Amino acid sequence: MTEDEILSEFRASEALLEGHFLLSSGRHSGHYLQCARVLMNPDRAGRLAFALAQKIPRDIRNQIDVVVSPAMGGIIIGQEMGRALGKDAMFLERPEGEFHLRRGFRLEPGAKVLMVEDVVTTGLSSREAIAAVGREGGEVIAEVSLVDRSNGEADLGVPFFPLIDINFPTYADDEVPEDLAAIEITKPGSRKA
Ligand SMILES: O=P(O)(O)OC[C@H]1O[C@H](OP(=O)(O)OP(=O)(O)O)[C@H](O)[C@@H]1O
Ligand SMILES: O=C(O)c1cc(=O)[nH]c(=O)[nH]1
Ligand SMILES: [Mg+2]
Repeated sequence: MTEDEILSEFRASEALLEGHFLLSSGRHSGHYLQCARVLMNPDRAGRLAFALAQKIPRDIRNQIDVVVSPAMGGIIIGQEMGRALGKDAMFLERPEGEFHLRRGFRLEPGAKVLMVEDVVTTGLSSREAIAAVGREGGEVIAEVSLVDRSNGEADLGVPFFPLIDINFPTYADDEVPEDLAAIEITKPGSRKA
């Protein structure tokens, strides 16, 4: 898939939102990529996952035992990546604040894990999810995401292969421009404040 084809999937699904958003990291942005809208169409989700699987170098792809993704945003694309790679997919949750496996999901000791996210902004959620896999006995050997909006700056500590880079500015609390501050704030994600 070309970059234009990927972007047109985002536009067609009305996933590129404008407003004033409080991101998972606590930073503010005038733009939000609502990947749930991209993934609500199963054919589109499958196409994007197949394209994302092609981004992983073959030597890494061949080592993957299982796919793990952080809820909520990672669940659907994680499941589709499992299908594209012919591997099981499970997800991490954080109802008490720290990611862990629930629902009877467990990793074989030393299992080689592909971490799958929808969006990487600062990389904080990814690093937390990667640490959680270590506590669960697995080893994350690479991460993929639909979107990297970190300007290529997120350091996840493992090789990272995003499907597309879409960079929008983000601001700390004390940096928010006046015109953005004037817009009512919404927090689309599920991380607890
Ligand atoms: O790279 P970061 O700065 O951590 O931001 C990206 C994270 O933020 C979103 O999740 P969020 O915590 O909003 O919850 P959600 O997955 O339930 O939407 C997104 O799904 C990523 O997990
Ligand atoms: O950083 C985030 O929380 C974030 C940004 C974005 O564009 N989309 C998303 O789902 N989360
Ligand atoms: Mg998330």
